[in-house]
Amino acid sequence: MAIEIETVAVLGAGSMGHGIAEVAALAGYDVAMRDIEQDIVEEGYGQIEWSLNKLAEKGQLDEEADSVLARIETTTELDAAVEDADLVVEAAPEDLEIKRDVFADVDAAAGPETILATNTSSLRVSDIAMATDRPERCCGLHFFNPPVKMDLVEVASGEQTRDDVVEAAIEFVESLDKTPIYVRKDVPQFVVNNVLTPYMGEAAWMLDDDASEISEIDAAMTFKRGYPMGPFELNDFGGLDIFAHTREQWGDPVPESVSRRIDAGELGRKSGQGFYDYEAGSGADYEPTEGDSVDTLRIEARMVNEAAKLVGDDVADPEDIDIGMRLGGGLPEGTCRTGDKIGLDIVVEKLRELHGETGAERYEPAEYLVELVEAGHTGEDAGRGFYDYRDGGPYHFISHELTDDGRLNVVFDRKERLNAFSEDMFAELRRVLESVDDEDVSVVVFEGAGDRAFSAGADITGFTASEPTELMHVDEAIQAVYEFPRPTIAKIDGFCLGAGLEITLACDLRIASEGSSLGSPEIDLGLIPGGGGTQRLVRLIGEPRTKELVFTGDPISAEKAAEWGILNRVVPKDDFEADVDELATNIENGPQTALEVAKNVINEGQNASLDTGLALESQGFGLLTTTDDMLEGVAAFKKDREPDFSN
Ligand SMILES: C/C=C/C(=O)SCCNC(=O)CCNC(=O)[C@H](O)C(C)(C)COP(=O)(O)OP(=O)(O)OC[C@H]1O[C@@H](n2cnc3c(N)ncnc32)[C@H](O)[C@@H]1OP(=O)(O)O
Repeated sequence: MAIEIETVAVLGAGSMGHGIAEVAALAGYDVAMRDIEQDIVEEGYGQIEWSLNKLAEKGQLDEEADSVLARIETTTELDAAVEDADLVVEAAPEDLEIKRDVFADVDAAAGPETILATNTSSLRVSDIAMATDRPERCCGLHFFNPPVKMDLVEVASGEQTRDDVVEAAIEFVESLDKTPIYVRKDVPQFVVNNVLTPYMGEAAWMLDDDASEISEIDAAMTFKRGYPMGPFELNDFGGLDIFAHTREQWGDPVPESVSRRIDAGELGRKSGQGFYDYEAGSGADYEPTEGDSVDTLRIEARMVNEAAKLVGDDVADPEDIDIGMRLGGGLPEGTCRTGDKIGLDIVVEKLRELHGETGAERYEPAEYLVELVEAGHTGEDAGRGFYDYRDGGPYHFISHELTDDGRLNVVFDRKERLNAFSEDMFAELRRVLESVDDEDVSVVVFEGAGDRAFSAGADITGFTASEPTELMHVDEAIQAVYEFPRPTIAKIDGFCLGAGLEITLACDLRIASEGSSLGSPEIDLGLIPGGGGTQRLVRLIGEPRTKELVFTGDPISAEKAAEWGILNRVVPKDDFEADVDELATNIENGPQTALEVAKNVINEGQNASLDTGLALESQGFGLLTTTDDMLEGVAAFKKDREPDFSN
């Protein structure tokens, strides 16, 4: 029988502990939050209250903040916290002895069925679980900071963790509306931190070697390679002492550029000085052009190597690693995918070159990486790498499903960036539309994952890293939407901006939920719409309104967009799903040939003179009078029944 989790205890009311308690209470669990001192507990509870009020202000709470708070009980008594808990999540300080003590105490106080999870980010689950008599009921549940905002949780098995415990932990994470990735084997630092450590580490080794300057490396990694923060900026953010402590704990050398700063008390942001000066100086400050001469491959080769070790050692799948790096590390794409794009042969060559020069263990290519290269699986260009591209490759950012009724549901799923479109995502959109047999499709519904955005546009962080010609491909994907022969519906819930708006303009019908906003903010980036926005808007709503939207970049409410004629209608949130479903069902049940001809004649006619448009229409009309659908429509009319166009 599956393990049921209904009550949760969180041990620790610090930033991770109170955050985990908050997300569990938000998901409806009764939560006991415990810390050793009353004032720490109160401070944590106050933080939860503050955070819930913020969520309420932004309209992101489905209930009153007070009802969520009412599900959280606070205590300093361990026994009281855990005695009725189905799951205990330990969020004590990152110290093996402390965590082992906590686990031993919980083991004695909790019921025999209770699952014990550790929120460690750098220790082995088994080393903590061994302090209990129930290592098979212990696992890792690694939330990211802050839990209320970060979507990822790493679910990690210890050496003895039972499968049903892992399943229950994964289900629990999903019930929090978070994304779990499964770390099958008990490795310190799990997936994300393992792959992210060389990002900061290798940058520091480069500094030690005088290969490049701090700001040059940070500029290259952010502006050329699209990472959200430069490696030194990130190290300053997390704390140099934390970075060094984790490395020393596992016997890994610490770059001199890091240890020297720690010795001088320069620990990063928290001490006011790290790689950058946050007190007298302006903090992490670098310009796009600074990074032109940096060897970014050196850093990425090491990250890809770490990812390959995890895959080769069967710790995690490339898919899970890539989801982890996106959601937990904030990377624009997963590291396995990056490796496949760079070319794994190039990665191995780089690692061998560095290993030859330094003899350092960290550059030894992972066995799995060498095996892939020797098998000729060198990445996307070769058709296989971490992923198999022979049938087009996996979808990372777009999911799609074709129902038996012929409804193609296409979901833009990059919630961590409000479904903003990267180059890969545009390519996936095109691939979905080109790969389905349009004969099997009656209607397409496009929507964004989550309830915050249809799409916030093209991924701005990719702009400085892309060639102008690559950015021009945006239009090809949007044109594929426009040219898809079957009726298309844009289901807009939340932000619909830039390329997001342009995709909807390429659709036939647009329905938005109340509270959604639409706009073309490109002008604020020194750009203009590049996916048909100016041209489709001007044809749809005329010159003055188009110019207002494009010149100001200011978004407009869904209500105003409907009034201006951009939307078919705006629907209250509660009726939104049903309304779109009704429209899609109506089209699904319609005469497919007539719908196709209607779409074609309307679209083509708009770009032609009235005479040509009328000719197109009359040709279409004539053609349709020969179809079975017309016979069925007329027969149904005569018999006063609903037509059935399903044959
Ligand atoms: C040819 C086509 C060209 C284009 O489409 S150009 C792009 C046009 N679009 C825009 O300019 C919109 C940019 N986004 C925004 O202005 C804001 O977002 C919003 C007003 C939509 C929402 O603001 P808030 O509610 O405060 O959310 P948040 O923290 O800004 O966004 C959540 C995460 O999503 C990332 N993100 C949002 N839009 C984009 C984007 N277009 N490109 C890349 N990332 C984006 C953010 O950075 C952040 O990420 P983190 O949590 O890591 O800080």
